[in-house]
Amino acid sequence: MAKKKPSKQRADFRKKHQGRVRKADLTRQFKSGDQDDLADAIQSERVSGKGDLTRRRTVTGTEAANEKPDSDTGDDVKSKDCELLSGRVISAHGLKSRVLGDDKTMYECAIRQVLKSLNIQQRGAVVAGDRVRFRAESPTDGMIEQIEPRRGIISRTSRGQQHILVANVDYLLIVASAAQPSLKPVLIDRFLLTAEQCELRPIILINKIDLVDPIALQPLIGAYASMGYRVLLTSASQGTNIDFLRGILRGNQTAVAGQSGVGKSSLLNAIQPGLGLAVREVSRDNDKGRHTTTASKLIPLDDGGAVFDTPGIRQFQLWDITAEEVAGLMPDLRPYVSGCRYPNCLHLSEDECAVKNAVADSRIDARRYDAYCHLLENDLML
Ligand SMILES: Nc1nc2c(ncn2[C@@H]2O[C@H](COP(=O)(O)OP(=O)(O)OP(=O)(O)O)[C@@H](O)[C@H]2O)c(=O)[nH]1
Ligand SMILES: [Zn+2]
Repeated sequence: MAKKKPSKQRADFRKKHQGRVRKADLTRQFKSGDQDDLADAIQSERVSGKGDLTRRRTVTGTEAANEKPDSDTGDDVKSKDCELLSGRVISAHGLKSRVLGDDKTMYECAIRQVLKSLNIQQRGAVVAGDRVRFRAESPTDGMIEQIEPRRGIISRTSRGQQHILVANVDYLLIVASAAQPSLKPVLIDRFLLTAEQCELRPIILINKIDLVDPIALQPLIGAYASMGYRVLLTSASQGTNIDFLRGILRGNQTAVAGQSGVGKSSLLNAIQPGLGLAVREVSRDNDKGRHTTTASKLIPLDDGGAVFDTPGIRQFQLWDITAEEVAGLMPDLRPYVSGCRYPNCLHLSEDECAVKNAVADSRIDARRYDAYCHLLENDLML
Protein backbone atom coordinates (compact mmCIF):
# COMPACT_ATOMS: atom_id res chain seq x y z
CA MET A 1 0.00 0.00 0.00
CA ALA A 2 1.22 3.51 -0.79
CA LYS A 3 2.08 5.28 2.45
CA LYS A 4 2.15 8.98 3.20
CA LYS A 5 5.60 10.33 2.40
CA PRO A 6 7.65 12.78 4.44
CA SER A 7 6.87 16.35 3.39
CA LYS A 8 10.16 17.03 1.49
CA GLN A 9 9.70 13.89 -0.57
CA ARG A 10 6.08 14.84 -1.18
CA ALA A 11 7.06 18.32 -2.30
CA ASP A 12 9.66 16.88 -4.70
CA PHE A 13 7.21 14.37 -6.06
CA ARG A 14 4.56 17.05 -6.43
CA LYS A 15 6.98 19.22 -8.38
CA LYS A 16 7.79 16.32 -10.66
CA HIS A 17 4.12 15.57 -11.11
CA GLN A 18 2.99 19.08 -11.95
CA GLY A 19 4.76 18.78 -15.30
CA ARG A 20 3.27 15.36 -15.85
CA VAL A 21 -0.26 16.54 -15.23
CA ARG A 22 0.20 19.45 -17.62
CA LYS A 23 1.62 17.08 -20.21
CA ALA A 24 -1.30 14.73 -19.67
CA ASP A 25 -3.58 17.71 -20.33
CA LEU A 26 -1.81 18.52 -23.56
CA THR A 27 -1.97 14.96 -24.76
CA ARG A 28 -5.57 14.61 -23.61
CA GLN A 29 -7.20 11.89 -25.51
CA PHE A 30 -9.57 12.23 -28.36
CA LYS A 31 -12.78 14.12 -27.71
CA SER A 32 -16.26 12.81 -28.05
CA GLY A 33 -17.53 12.11 -31.54
CA ASP A 34 -18.59 9.04 -33.38
CA GLN A 35 -16.80 5.74 -33.13
CA ASP A 36 -15.03 6.07 -36.50
CA ASP A 37 -13.49 9.31 -35.26
CA LEU A 38 -12.08 7.38 -32.35
CA ALA A 39 -10.47 4.80 -34.61
CA ASP A 40 -9.06 7.59 -36.82
CA ALA A 41 -7.82 9.52 -33.83
CA ILE A 42 -6.10 6.48 -32.46
CA GLN A 43 -4.53 5.70 -35.80
CA SER A 44 -3.17 9.22 -36.21
CA GLU A 45 -1.98 9.57 -32.62
CA ARG A 46 -0.13 6.29 -32.89
CA VAL A 47 3.67 6.36 -32.80
CA SER A 48 3.58 10.07 -32.05
CA GLY A 49 6.30 9.56 -29.47
CA LYS A 50 4.28 11.16 -26.66
CA GLY A 51 4.71 10.20 -23.07
CA ASP A 52 8.43 9.57 -22.98
CA LEU A 53 8.21 9.26 -19.27
CA THR A 54 11.13 6.93 -18.85
CA ARG A 55 13.30 8.05 -21.70
CA ARG A 56 16.87 7.27 -20.84
CA ARG A 57 19.82 6.07 -22.79
CA THR A 58 19.82 2.50 -23.94
CA VAL A 59 21.62 0.34 -21.44
CA THR A 60 23.94 -2.04 -23.17
CA GLY A 61 26.13 -4.83 -22.04
CA THR A 62 28.82 -3.72 -24.49
CA GLU A 63 28.74 -0.16 -23.13
CA ALA A 64 29.21 -1.36 -19.60
CA ALA A 65 32.05 -3.61 -20.72
CA ASN A 66 33.68 -0.57 -22.37
CA GLU A 67 34.03 1.09 -19.01
CA LYS A 68 36.59 -1.55 -18.11
CA PRO A 69 40.20 -0.69 -19.15
CA ASP A 70 40.74 -3.91 -21.10
CA SER A 71 37.54 -3.60 -23.10
CA ASP A 72 37.05 -4.16 -26.83
CA THR A 73 38.10 -1.50 -29.33
CA GLY A 74 35.40 0.71 -30.89
CA ASP A 75 35.61 -1.16 -34.19
CA ASP A 76 35.09 -4.48 -32.46
CA VAL A 77 32.10 -3.08 -30.62
CA LYS A 78 30.64 -1.79 -33.88
CA SER A 79 31.06 -5.11 -35.62
CA LYS A 80 29.61 -6.91 -32.60
CA ASP A 81 26.60 -4.56 -32.61
CA CYS A 82 26.06 -5.41 -36.27
CA GLU A 83 25.62 -9.04 -35.29
CA LEU A 84 22.78 -8.18 -32.96
CA LEU A 85 19.18 -8.90 -33.88
CA SER A 86 16.24 -6.76 -32.83
CA GLY A 87 13.11 -8.09 -31.20
CA ARG A 88 10.33 -7.59 -28.71
CA VAL A 89 10.03 -9.33 -25.35
CA ILE A 90 6.82 -11.36 -25.38
CA SER A 91 7.11 -12.58 -21.81
CA ALA A 92 9.72 -12.56 -19.09
CA HIS A 93 10.02 -15.30 -16.49
CA GLY A 94 12.86 -14.92 -14.05
CA LEU A 95 16.10 -14.95 -15.98
CA LYS A 96 14.60 -16.24 -19.23
CA SER A 97 12.65 -14.18 -21.72
CA ARG A 98 10.79 -15.11 -24.86
CA VAL A 99 11.76 -12.69 -27.60
CA LEU A 100 10.02 -12.43 -30.95
CA GLY A 101 12.77 -11.44 -33.36
CA ASP A 102 12.11 -9.09 -36.26
CA ASP A 103 12.90 -12.20 -38.34
CA LYS A 104 9.59 -13.61 -36.91
CA THR A 105 11.50 -16.34 -35.03
CA MET A 106 10.83 -16.93 -31.34
CA TYR A 107 13.98 -17.06 -29.19
CA GLU A 108 14.46 -18.11 -25.57
CA CYS A 109 16.87 -15.49 -24.31
CA ALA A 110 19.05 -15.12 -21.25
CA ILE A 111 20.03 -11.65 -20.06
CA ARG A 112 23.59 -10.33 -20.04
CA GLN A 113 24.74 -10.24 -16.40
CA VAL A 114 25.59 -6.53 -16.41
CA LEU A 115 22.02 -5.64 -17.45
CA LYS A 116 20.64 -7.62 -14.55
CA SER A 117 22.74 -5.76 -12.01
CA LEU A 118 21.87 -2.34 -13.50
CA ASN A 119 18.17 -3.03 -13.02
CA ILE A 120 18.07 -4.34 -9.47
CA GLN A 121 15.95 -1.34 -8.42
CA GLN A 122 13.19 -2.31 -10.81
CA ARG A 123 13.30 -6.03 -10.11
CA GLY A 124 12.94 -7.90 -13.42
CA ALA A 125 15.63 -6.50 -15.71
CA VAL A 126 13.56 -7.21 -18.79
CA VAL A 127 9.78 -6.89 -18.96
CA ALA A 128 7.12 -7.82 -21.49
CA GLY A 129 7.03 -5.20 -24.22
CA ASP A 130 10.72 -4.27 -24.03
CA ARG A 131 12.42 -3.73 -27.35
CA VAL A 132 15.78 -5.44 -27.17
CA ARG A 133 18.87 -6.20 -29.21
CA PHE A 134 20.11 -9.72 -28.77
CA ARG A 135 22.71 -12.15 -30.03
CA ALA A 136 21.40 -15.39 -31.50
CA GLU A 137 23.38 -18.26 -30.02
CA SER A 138 21.44 -21.01 -31.75
CA PRO A 139 18.37 -21.05 -34.00
CA THR A 140 16.18 -20.85 -30.88
CA ASP A 141 18.35 -19.35 -28.12
CA GLY A 142 19.88 -15.96 -27.58
CA MET A 143 21.46 -13.48 -25.19
CA ILE A 144 19.91 -10.03 -24.60
CA GLU A 145 22.63 -7.38 -24.93
CA GLN A 146 20.67 -4.12 -25.00
CA ILE A 147 17.33 -2.82 -23.78
CA GLU A 148 15.97 0.10 -25.78
CA PRO A 149 14.67 3.14 -23.85
CA ARG A 150 11.20 2.51 -22.48
CA ARG A 151 8.15 4.70 -22.78
CA GLY A 152 4.60 4.08 -21.58
CA ILE A 153 5.27 1.81 -18.63
CA ILE A 154 2.73 0.30 -16.24
CA SER A 155 3.99 -0.49 -12.79
CA ARG A 156 2.67 -1.48 -9.42
CA THR A 157 4.00 -1.15 -5.93
CA SER A 158 5.31 -4.16 -4.14
CA ARG A 159 6.87 -3.78 -0.70
CA GLY A 160 7.56 -0.13 -1.41
CA GLN A 161 9.33 -0.82 -4.71
CA GLN A 162 8.25 -0.07 -8.23
CA HIS A 163 7.65 -3.23 -10.18
CA ILE A 164 7.30 -2.64 -13.91
CA LEU A 165 4.67 -4.93 -15.39
CA VAL A 166 4.92 -3.94 -19.05
CA ALA A 167 6.73 -1.39 -21.21
CA ASN A 168 6.11 0.51 -24.44
CA VAL A 169 2.34 0.80 -24.14
CA ASP A 170 0.17 3.53 -25.75
CA TYR A 171 -3.36 2.69 -24.65
CA LEU A 172 -5.00 1.33 -21.55
CA LEU A 173 -8.14 -0.60 -22.43
CA ILE A 174 -10.14 -0.59 -19.21
CA VAL A 175 -12.55 -3.51 -19.39
CA ALA A 176 -15.60 -3.66 -17.13
CA SER A 177 -18.71 -5.77 -17.45
CA ALA A 178 -22.30 -4.59 -17.35
CA ALA A 179 -23.17 -7.64 -15.22
CA GLN A 180 -21.59 -10.85 -13.87
CA PRO A 181 -19.52 -9.38 -12.27
CA SER A 182 -21.61 -6.29 -11.66
CA LEU A 183 -20.49 -2.93 -12.99
CA LYS A 184 -18.16 -1.15 -10.54
CA PRO A 185 -17.50 2.39 -11.73
CA VAL A 186 -15.03 3.03 -8.90
CA LEU A 187 -12.74 0.39 -10.43
CA ILE A 188 -12.95 2.22 -13.75
CA ASP A 189 -12.07 5.45 -11.92
CA ARG A 190 -9.11 3.75 -10.33
CA PHE A 191 -7.76 2.50 -13.66
CA LEU A 192 -8.32 5.96 -15.14
CA LEU A 193 -5.98 7.34 -12.48
CA THR A 194 -3.39 4.77 -13.47
CA ALA A 195 -3.78 5.77 -17.12
CA GLU A 196 -3.41 9.47 -16.27
CA GLN A 197 -0.39 8.80 -14.12
CA CYS A 198 1.33 6.58 -16.68
CA GLU A 199 0.31 8.96 -19.50
CA LEU A 200 -1.52 6.20 -21.34
CA ARG A 201 -4.62 7.01 -23.34
CA PRO A 202 -7.55 5.24 -21.72
CA ILE A 203 -10.49 3.60 -23.49
CA ILE A 204 -13.35 2.44 -21.28
CA LEU A 205 -14.99 -0.75 -22.51
CA ILE A 206 -18.16 -2.15 -20.95
CA ASN A 207 -18.61 -5.78 -22.00
CA LYS A 208 -21.53 -8.22 -21.58
CA ILE A 209 -24.10 -5.67 -22.72
CA ASP A 210 -26.20 -8.64 -23.85
CA LEU A 211 -27.03 -9.12 -20.16
CA VAL A 212 -28.52 -5.67 -19.52
CA ASP A 213 -30.63 -2.97 -21.12
CA PRO A 214 -27.91 -0.60 -22.45
CA ILE A 215 -30.16 2.39 -21.79
CA ALA A 216 -29.49 1.90 -18.09
CA LEU A 217 -25.80 2.60 -18.80
CA GLN A 218 -26.42 5.95 -20.48
CA PRO A 219 -25.96 8.22 -17.42
CA LEU A 220 -22.59 6.66 -16.64
CA ILE A 221 -21.46 6.74 -20.27
CA GLY A 222 -22.61 10.37 -20.52
CA ALA A 223 -20.62 11.32 -17.41
CA TYR A 224 -17.42 9.77 -18.77
CA ALA A 225 -17.97 11.23 -22.25
CA SER A 226 -18.36 14.71 -20.77
CA MET A 227 -14.90 14.32 -19.24
CA GLY A 228 -13.46 13.50 -22.68
CA TYR A 229 -13.18 9.75 -22.08
CA ARG A 230 -14.36 7.34 -24.73
CA VAL A 231 -16.65 4.47 -23.85
CA LEU A 232 -17.26 1.42 -25.98
CA LEU A 233 -20.03 -1.12 -25.33
CA THR A 234 -19.42 -4.70 -26.45
CA SER A 235 -20.64 -8.23 -26.17
CA ALA A 236 -17.89 -10.77 -26.75
CA SER A 237 -20.41 -13.60 -26.83
CA GLN A 238 -22.69 -11.93 -29.40
CA GLY A 239 -19.98 -10.18 -31.39
CA THR A 240 -21.35 -6.69 -30.74
CA ASN A 241 -18.80 -3.98 -31.68
CA ILE A 242 -16.01 -6.55 -32.00
CA ASP A 243 -15.03 -5.30 -35.48
CA PHE A 244 -14.83 -1.80 -34.10
CA LEU A 245 -12.65 -2.95 -31.20
CA ARG A 246 -10.38 -4.74 -33.66
CA GLY A 247 -10.03 -1.46 -35.56
CA ILE A 248 -9.07 0.39 -32.37
CA LEU A 249 -6.38 -2.11 -31.45
CA ARG A 250 -4.94 -2.41 -34.95
CA GLY A 251 -1.39 -1.09 -35.12
CA ASN A 252 -1.37 0.05 -31.47
CA GLN A 253 0.24 -1.11 -28.27
CA THR A 254 -2.60 -1.66 -25.82
CA ALA A 255 -2.61 -2.95 -22.26
CA VAL A 256 -5.81 -4.66 -21.20
CA ALA A 257 -6.89 -4.15 -17.61
CA GLY A 258 -9.97 -5.13 -15.66
CA GLN A 259 -11.40 -7.22 -12.90
CA SER A 260 -11.38 -10.99 -13.27
CA GLY A 261 -14.32 -12.44 -15.20
CA VAL A 262 -15.30 -9.29 -17.12
CA GLY A 263 -14.42 -10.99 -20.41
CA LYS A 264 -10.91 -9.77 -21.32
CA SER A 265 -9.80 -13.13 -22.72
CA SER A 266 -13.16 -13.62 -24.47
CA LEU A 267 -12.77 -10.23 -26.17
CA LEU A 268 -9.24 -11.00 -27.32
CA ASN A 269 -10.32 -14.41 -28.61
CA ALA A 270 -13.14 -12.68 -30.49
CA ILE A 271 -10.92 -10.09 -32.17
CA GLN A 272 -8.29 -12.66 -33.09
CA PRO A 273 -9.87 -16.05 -33.75
CA GLY A 274 -7.39 -18.84 -33.14
CA LEU A 275 -5.78 -17.13 -30.17
CA GLY A 276 -7.32 -19.70 -27.83
CA LEU A 277 -6.90 -17.83 -24.54
CA ALA A 278 -8.39 -19.73 -21.60
CA VAL A 279 -11.84 -18.55 -20.57
CA ARG A 280 -13.36 -19.65 -17.29
CA GLU A 281 -16.84 -19.54 -15.86
CA VAL A 282 -17.41 -16.72 -13.40
CA SER A 283 -17.72 -18.26 -9.95
CA ARG A 284 -21.36 -18.28 -8.89
CA ASP A 285 -20.42 -18.04 -5.21
CA ASN A 286 -18.78 -14.67 -5.20
CA ASP A 287 -19.52 -13.21 -8.64
CA LYS A 288 -15.82 -12.44 -8.94
CA GLY A 289 -14.24 -14.69 -11.55
CA ARG A 290 -10.84 -16.14 -10.80
CA HIS A 291 -8.13 -14.57 -12.97
CA THR A 292 -7.39 -17.36 -15.37
CA THR A 293 -4.45 -15.51 -16.92
CA THR A 294 -1.23 -16.03 -15.01
CA ALA A 295 1.76 -14.20 -16.52
CA SER A 296 2.22 -10.79 -18.18
CA LYS A 297 2.55 -11.33 -21.86
CA LEU A 298 2.37 -9.54 -25.13
CA ILE A 299 0.15 -10.88 -27.87
CA PRO A 300 1.14 -9.71 -31.36
CA LEU A 301 -1.98 -9.04 -33.45
CA ASP A 302 -2.34 -10.42 -36.96
CA ASP A 303 -3.35 -6.96 -38.23
CA GLY A 304 -0.35 -5.23 -36.56
CA GLY A 305 0.13 -3.89 -33.07
CA ALA A 306 -0.04 -5.90 -29.89
CA VAL A 307 -2.04 -6.28 -26.72
CA PHE A 308 -0.68 -6.88 -23.27
CA ASP A 309 -2.57 -9.31 -21.15
CA THR A 310 -1.87 -8.10 -17.62
CA PRO A 311 -2.56 -10.44 -14.73
CA GLY A 312 -2.42 -9.63 -11.05
CA ILE A 313 -4.58 -6.61 -11.64
CA ARG A 314 -6.28 -7.07 -8.28
CA GLN A 315 -3.01 -6.13 -6.63
CA PHE A 316 -2.64 -3.13 -8.90
CA GLN A 317 -1.57 -0.35 -6.55
CA LEU A 318 -1.53 3.35 -7.13
CA TRP A 319 2.17 3.83 -7.72
CA ASP A 320 3.61 6.78 -5.93
CA ILE A 321 0.41 8.83 -5.89
CA THR A 322 -0.12 10.81 -2.74
CA ALA A 323 -3.56 11.81 -1.47
CA GLU A 324 -2.97 15.44 -2.55
CA GLU A 325 -2.30 14.37 -6.12
CA VAL A 326 -5.42 12.30 -6.80
CA ALA A 327 -7.71 15.26 -7.59
CA GLY A 328 -5.11 16.62 -10.02
CA LEU A 329 -5.24 13.31 -11.92
CA MET A 330 -9.04 13.53 -12.28
CA PRO A 331 -9.88 15.84 -15.19
CA ASP A 332 -13.32 16.72 -13.78
CA LEU A 333 -11.97 17.71 -10.33
CA ARG A 334 -8.73 19.25 -11.54
CA PRO A 335 -10.09 22.68 -12.65
CA TYR A 336 -11.45 23.43 -9.17
CA VAL A 337 -8.45 22.43 -7.06
CA SER A 338 -6.75 25.82 -7.26
CA GLY A 339 -9.91 27.56 -5.97
CA CYS A 340 -9.81 25.95 -2.52
CA ARG A 341 -8.95 28.14 0.45
CA TYR A 342 -6.16 25.84 1.67
CA PRO A 343 -3.44 24.94 -0.82
CA ASN A 344 -3.13 21.44 0.67
CA CYS A 345 -6.92 20.90 0.71
CA LEU A 346 -7.89 17.25 0.33
CA HIS A 347 -11.50 18.22 -0.48
CA LEU A 348 -12.91 16.08 2.31
CA SER A 349 -13.92 18.05 5.40
CA GLU A 350 -12.13 21.36 4.80
CA ASP A 351 -13.99 24.70 4.72
CA GLU A 352 -14.25 26.82 1.59
CA CYS A 353 -13.42 23.92 -0.67
CA ALA A 354 -14.03 24.71 -4.35
CA VAL A 355 -14.28 21.01 -5.21
CA LYS A 356 -17.04 20.36 -2.68
CA ASN A 357 -18.84 23.52 -3.81
CA ALA A 358 -18.72 22.22 -7.38
CA VAL A 359 -20.17 18.89 -6.22
CA ALA A 360 -22.93 20.74 -4.32
CA ASP A 361 -24.15 22.53 -7.44
CA SER A 362 -23.61 19.53 -9.76
CA ARG A 363 -20.69 20.92 -11.72
CA ILE A 364 -18.87 17.76 -10.57
CA ASP A 365 -20.71 14.44 -10.78
CA ALA A 366 -21.50 13.33 -7.20
CA ARG A 367 -20.65 9.72 -8.05
CA ARG A 368 -17.16 10.72 -9.17
CA TYR A 369 -16.64 12.69 -5.97
CA ASP A 370 -17.73 9.64 -3.96
CA ALA A 371 -15.25 7.57 -5.94
CA TYR A 372 -12.56 10.14 -5.10
CA CYS A 373 -13.35 9.85 -1.37
CA HIS A 374 -13.42 6.06 -1.65
CA LEU A 375 -10.00 5.98 -3.36
CA LEU A 376 -8.47 8.25 -0.75
CA GLU A 377 -9.92 6.37 2.18
CA ASN A 378 -9.41 2.83 0.94
CA ASP A 379 -6.45 2.92 -1.42
CA LEU A 380 -4.33 5.59 0.18
CA MET A 381 -5.21 4.62 3.76
CA LEU A 382 -5.88 8.09 5.10
N1 LIG B 1 -23.02 -13.08 -21.40
C1 LIG B 1 -21.76 -12.83 -21.69
N2 LIG B 1 -20.76 -13.55 -21.12
C2 LIG B 1 -19.49 -13.27 -21.46
C3 LIG B 1 -19.16 -12.22 -22.36
N3 LIG B 1 -17.81 -12.15 -22.45
C4 LIG B 1 -17.32 -13.12 -21.65
N4 LIG B 1 -18.32 -13.80 -21.05
C5 LIG B 1 -18.20 -14.91 -20.08
O1 LIG B 1 -17.60 -14.41 -18.89
C6 LIG B 1 -16.76 -15.41 -18.29
C7 LIG B 1 -15.37 -14.87 -18.02
O2 LIG B 1 -14.76 -14.54 -19.26
P1 LIG B 1 -13.17 -14.39 -19.42
O3 LIG B 1 -12.94 -13.98 -20.84
O4 LIG B 1 -12.47 -15.60 -18.91
O5 LIG B 1 -12.87 -13.18 -18.41
P2 LIG B 1 -11.45 -12.51 -18.06
O6 LIG B 1 -11.70 -11.08 -17.82
O7 LIG B 1 -10.43 -12.84 -19.11
O8 LIG B 1 -11.09 -13.25 -16.71
P3 LIG B 1 -9.63 -13.45 -16.02
O9 LIG B 1 -8.76 -14.24 -16.96
O10 LIG B 1 -9.99 -14.21 -14.79
O11 LIG B 1 -9.08 -12.08 -15.73
C8 LIG B 1 -16.80 -16.60 -19.25
O12 LIG B 1 -17.76 -17.51 -18.78
C9 LIG B 1 -17.25 -16.00 -20.57
O13 LIG B 1 -17.91 -16.92 -21.39
C10 LIG B 1 -20.23 -11.47 -22.94
O14 LIG B 1 -20.05 -10.54 -23.73
N5 LIG B 1 -21.49 -11.81 -22.56
ZN1 LIG C 1 -10.78 21.49 -1.63
